[in-house]
Amino acid sequence: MLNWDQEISGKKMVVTSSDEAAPAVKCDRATELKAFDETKAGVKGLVDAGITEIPRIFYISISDNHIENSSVSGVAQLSVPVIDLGGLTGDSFRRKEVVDRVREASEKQGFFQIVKHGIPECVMEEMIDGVRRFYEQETEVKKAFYTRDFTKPVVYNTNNDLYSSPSVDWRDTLYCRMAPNPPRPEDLPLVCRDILMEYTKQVSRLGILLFELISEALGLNPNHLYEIDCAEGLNVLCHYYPPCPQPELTMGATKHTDIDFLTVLLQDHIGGLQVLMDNKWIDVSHQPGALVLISNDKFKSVEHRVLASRMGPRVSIGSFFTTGIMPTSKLYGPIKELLSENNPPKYRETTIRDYLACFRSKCLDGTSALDHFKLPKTE
Ligand SMILES: O=C(O)CCC(=O)C(=O)O
Ligand SMILES: [Fe+2]
Repeated sequence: MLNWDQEISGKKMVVTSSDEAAPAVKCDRATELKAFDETKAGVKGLVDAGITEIPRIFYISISDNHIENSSVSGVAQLSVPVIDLGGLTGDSFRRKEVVDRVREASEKQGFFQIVKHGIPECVMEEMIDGVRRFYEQETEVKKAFYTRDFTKPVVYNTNNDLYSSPSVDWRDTLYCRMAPNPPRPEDLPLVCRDILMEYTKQVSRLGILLFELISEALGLNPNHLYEIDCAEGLNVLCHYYPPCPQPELTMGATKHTDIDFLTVLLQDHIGGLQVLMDNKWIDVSHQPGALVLISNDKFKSVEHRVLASRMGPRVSIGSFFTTGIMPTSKLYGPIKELLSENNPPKYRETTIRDYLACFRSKCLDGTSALDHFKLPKTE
């Protein structure tokens, strides 16, 4: 294995001569990526090794996220909506009020935070602590989970698109496929096993409630999205963003839209998550809850990103409701009940598998996979 300090941190370069006056210095990127992967220690391993300059594989390109930093955040009237889900049962007036707010936020921003959602504070805190415990245990123990084989129910690695994306994100992730076929408890990391199972139970219940509210907000029967199996699959992604010595050169997570039916995001207090609203990056303060939904452009799938920071580590847990790579042939597309002569379908139908395959092959630069499913406009 290569020694990281000698070979990776910017020193192992291939110098190519050129006709121009200055020789072009080209980094042997493929070698660097492989060596980084083979450490099986992720971004946290670099920080533990005490690096003060980040390797070049993490540099974002000029055309990427940071150019948009000129328009960053803080604009009061563009803050992310916060919806209180308290008092919903048995009060139809209150429920309508909440459904209206969900509709408005999903149409305008494609993103909202939720409070009084029923997941106890202590469960959320323990979940964040459990994830931190996973990353902060001995590298040798973590290595047992390190793989890029996503047929496994539990996968730990860094940057699932490491070899194909233009720049590496400053983040490591533990992926747990919790539904519909949950892993055996002994397959989950011991240090966070119990809380992962408890959090999964709670977030699944919340997901079902959110699908009900979203169905109602779309003018559908409350069980509609549940009945077409939107809540069937659940992937819990536990992210760890170590403190970064040069945060201006890289990203915690490059801008993207999520590719599932709905994401519920739990983040700690560190900050860094931003959503794109009216062409401005808006900070999402520390509160749980984030939403993405495909609905023929009625509801938005918002672009978001995470900045790298000198502070940290930052921990976040994304619960992705999706059937993912499951071999199901079920087709998803614009909801038929919402279509009419005046609202014809804008997208063609697809299986979630094909949608993901398209995303992986074409959209690693942050562009939307949805664009590849657009139907030609009919006049
Ligand atoms: O860590 C975060 O706050 C966001 C994570 C995210 O966007 C994702 O997992 O898709
Ligand atoms: Fe995301």
